[in-house]
Order: sequence, then structure tokens, then C-alpha cells
Amino acid sequence: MHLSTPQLLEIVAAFPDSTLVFTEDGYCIAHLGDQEAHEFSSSRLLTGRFVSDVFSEEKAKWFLQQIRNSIFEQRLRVSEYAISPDDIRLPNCESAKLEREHWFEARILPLNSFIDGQRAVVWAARNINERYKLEQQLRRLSETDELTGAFNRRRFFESLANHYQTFHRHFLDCSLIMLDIDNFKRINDQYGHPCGDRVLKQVYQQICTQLREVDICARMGGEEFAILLPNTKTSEALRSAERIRIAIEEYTFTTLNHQVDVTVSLGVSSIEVTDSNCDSVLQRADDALYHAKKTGRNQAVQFLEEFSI
Ligand SMILES: Nc1nc2c(ncn2[C@@H]2O[C@H](COP(=O)(O)OP(=O)(O)OP(=O)(O)O)[C@@H](O)[C@H]2O)c(=O)[nH]1
Repeated sequence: MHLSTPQLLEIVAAFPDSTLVFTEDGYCIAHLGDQEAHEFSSSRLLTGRFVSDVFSEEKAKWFLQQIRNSIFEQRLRVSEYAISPDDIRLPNCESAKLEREHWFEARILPLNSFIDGQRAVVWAARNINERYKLEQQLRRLSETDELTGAFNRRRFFESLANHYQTFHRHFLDCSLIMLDIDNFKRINDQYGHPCGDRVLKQVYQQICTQLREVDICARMGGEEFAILLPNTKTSEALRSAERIRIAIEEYTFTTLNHQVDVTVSLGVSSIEVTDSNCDSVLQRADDALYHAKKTGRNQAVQFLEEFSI
């Protein structure tokens, strides 16, 4: 007993994922399956068209590369990708359904047979919006300090290690600020722990008002924050530190009906060519912070060699 072509087509049409057939020049011959199509399905847009007819130049190039790589390597490739409204160039009613970014996982398998004299692949795309959202949430949770919403130590050290490598590879400056709230114990003792918690949150918010999007601010523990400033020289980092210090000094901290005066001390350092690991830059920022505390608090201090002697 064997299945007829119409029966096979009926069975394939019942597959939940969208299955496309592309020739090596990016033409989509057919789409099958897609029983569980979400509100947006790129398959319908693609059938009978080249990827370059449907997608922006960049996205079409990416599709073509995936198809050709799979053919060249003669193996299954699994790729995750997003399609957003900006990626679609067709003024089509289907594309109007794409109101937000959608995430897909594609399994791209080269076919043994030629189609119209061309090599071809089967592209099985599964919508992974839910999984992607969940992964994002988990990632955010795993790298965030619960109380303040700042990044946590783990994420900070990850970023520092990345920037340390970039510095040594491309000589891209990177500076570090260590910040510690002054006499925080006194705030806790005087107004209570919940009040201290609110101060911590507001300090983080005030730090953020002075940072660029590329900067990384993490709570290192207790009342200490670390701020990583990519592409920033020490002198610029010192100016940023001073701006943060002033923003906090001038901000009115109101916590549970108490008005609390809060100041911070900051130590500034930068990654140096002579550094053999990330710990050195941290140690220098810590030394500068210690100096700021020892010489009166409420100040931003740049690391000087004499601090480590
Ligand atoms: N409310 C609150 N307090 C915390 C938290 N983590 C640490 N602390 C408190 O932070 C205080 C830190 O005190 P110290 O290390 O003596 O430092 P300090 O009083 O800020 O003094 P200097 O740093 O020398 O200016 C301690 O009282 C800790 O209990 C937290 O998550 N919430």
C-alpha cells in the first residue's frame, strides 16, 4: 500500500509549521502546512515570489545566505530570526497584519533533487514568539537585582569581561565608576530598613538619569553600585561621576514621610594596556572610592597611582 500524491499533499498540509520550498536564487516555489498559522504568516507573502520582492534588502540578503549556506554545507541548519513590520516591503494586505515583531525558528534542509535545474531547500518555520518572550523574561530575571531593577553582579562581570576583551583587541576605551552611598547605616538606623530600601531604589533611578543607553549600572551588593562606561576616557568618566554625585545630592529623597539627605562617594578608573585581567580595573576604582570616603565622602575621585601604595 502506498500514498497517492493528493493524499501526501493533504497530509503535509496538516503539518502545524509553515513549510516553504526555496530555490537557491531565493524564489519560493510553494508553501505547505501552516495549520497553526499565527495572525501573521510570511509563507503566504512569499509563495510565488523572490525573498527580495517581499523583504527589505538586509532581510532578503539574510534569507538568501541561509539558503545558500545550507546548500553549500549539505546539512540541516537551524536558525532563529525575527520579522518586524520594517522588514516587509510589500504593500500587501497580509503584511498589514504584521503589527509587531514575530520570532521564528527555521529548520533549513537541502533537497537532493533539483527543481527547474536549480538546487533547493525546504524551510520549515515555527513561530516561537511565546518561547522567545519567556527566554527574554528569564534572562532579565537572571541578570537583574530584584530590589532596585539595576543589573546584578553576574551581568556586570559578564559585561566587564566583554569590554576588557574589546579594549585589548580594538583599543576601545572603557571606564568604570564604583559608587557607594555615604553613611547608609545611619539612614537605616534612623529611619528603618524599608526606608533604606527606598533610598537604594531612588539612588539607582538618579544614577540612570545621568547615563547613556550603552552604560551598564549594576548593584554590586549592599549600598554599592558599579557603572561601566564603554567608549569613555577616564576624564569623561570623572565628569559623569561628578554629574551623578550632584544629581543625588540635589535630589529630594522622600521615603515613608521622611525627607532624607543622601550623598554618595565615587571612585573612577579605566582599563589600561598594562592590565592583565579585569580585577585590576576594579581594584583601582575601589582604591579611588576608598580614598573618596577617607577624605570626606560626597566626592568623585579619579584613581591615582599613589592610592595603591
Ligand atoms: N535597607 C537596606 N540596607 C542594606 C541593604 N544591604 C545592605 N544594607 C545596609 O547597608 C549598611 C552599610 O553600612 P556600612 O558598610 O557601615 O557603610 P556606611 O554606613 O554606608 O558607611 P560609609 O560607606 O563608610 O559611608 C549596613 O547597615 C547594611 O545593613 C539592603 O538591601 N537594604
